[in-house]
Amino acid sequence: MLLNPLCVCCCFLKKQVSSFLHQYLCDLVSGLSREQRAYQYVLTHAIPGDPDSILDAFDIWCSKIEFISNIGPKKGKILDRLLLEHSPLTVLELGAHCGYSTVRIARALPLGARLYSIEMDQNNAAIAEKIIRLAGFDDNTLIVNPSDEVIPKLHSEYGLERLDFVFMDHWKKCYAPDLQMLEGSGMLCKGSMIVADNVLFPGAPRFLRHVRKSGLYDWKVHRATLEYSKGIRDGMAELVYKGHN
Ligand SMILES: C[S@@+](CC[C@H](N)C(=O)[O-])C[C@H]1O[C@@H](n2cnc3c(N)ncnc32)[C@H](O)[C@@H]1O
Ligand SMILES: [Mg+2]
Repeated sequence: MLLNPLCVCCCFLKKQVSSFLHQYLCDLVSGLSREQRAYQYVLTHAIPGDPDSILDAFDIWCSKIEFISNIGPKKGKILDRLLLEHSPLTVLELGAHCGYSTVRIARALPLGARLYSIEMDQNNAAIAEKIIRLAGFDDNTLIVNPSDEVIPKLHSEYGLERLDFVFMDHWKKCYAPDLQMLEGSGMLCKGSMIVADNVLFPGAPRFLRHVRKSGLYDWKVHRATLEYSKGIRDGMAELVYKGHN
């Protein structure tokens, strides 16, 4: 059952406070970060070279033990379907965190496709790198820098001519400026797909306003619930660029 928004926000804040306290104590006792604890679990429960078992191990840990903001299995299935339908050859991921969505994307790509993942946090990127290698996808490119520094260099430094698919799941305030930067880069082509997670919760209103007003996209929002939660409404935006490149 879906609850009223105020009630959901109060419950969420209460959970956040207790989860921060819980996390602080866990960090103190284990001497590991939340991401390192999840990695330890995945490393000891998943089969190396088997992306499905790596995603399953993450999902068990994050739903039963400790929350991590992976896209999760439900919205992940929508992402899988869009990737399979679209068969992109060049993919950009903004926000890799522990590498869960990176593995999910890499698993769905056709032979010869290239995935560029951007993650600005060095500690998260170190975990993501190990997870990507564990899954056997170490030929993909993980770039450790903020998106607004990397996007302008994708062509000059990484030789990217066009982007068939972009997955946005970094800080929500970066969605609108980064999308506009991608539009200006000339790398989006007619038919390029952009999928943006969490556009309803925590929400990306500036991004949605730009998408709606620019007229550059055919778009819709896939209704869902927040990853690893039951009652919090969320949504993932699917955009198809209508430009003329
Ligand atoms: C919600 S997590 C990503 C979850 C991941 N996509 C998944 O589903 O497994 C957001 C990540 O984006 C990173 N991030 C936030 N803003 C960024 C930016 N401007 N450039 C690069 N990384 C960013 C954060 O450090 C964090 O690791
Ligand atoms: Mg997300």
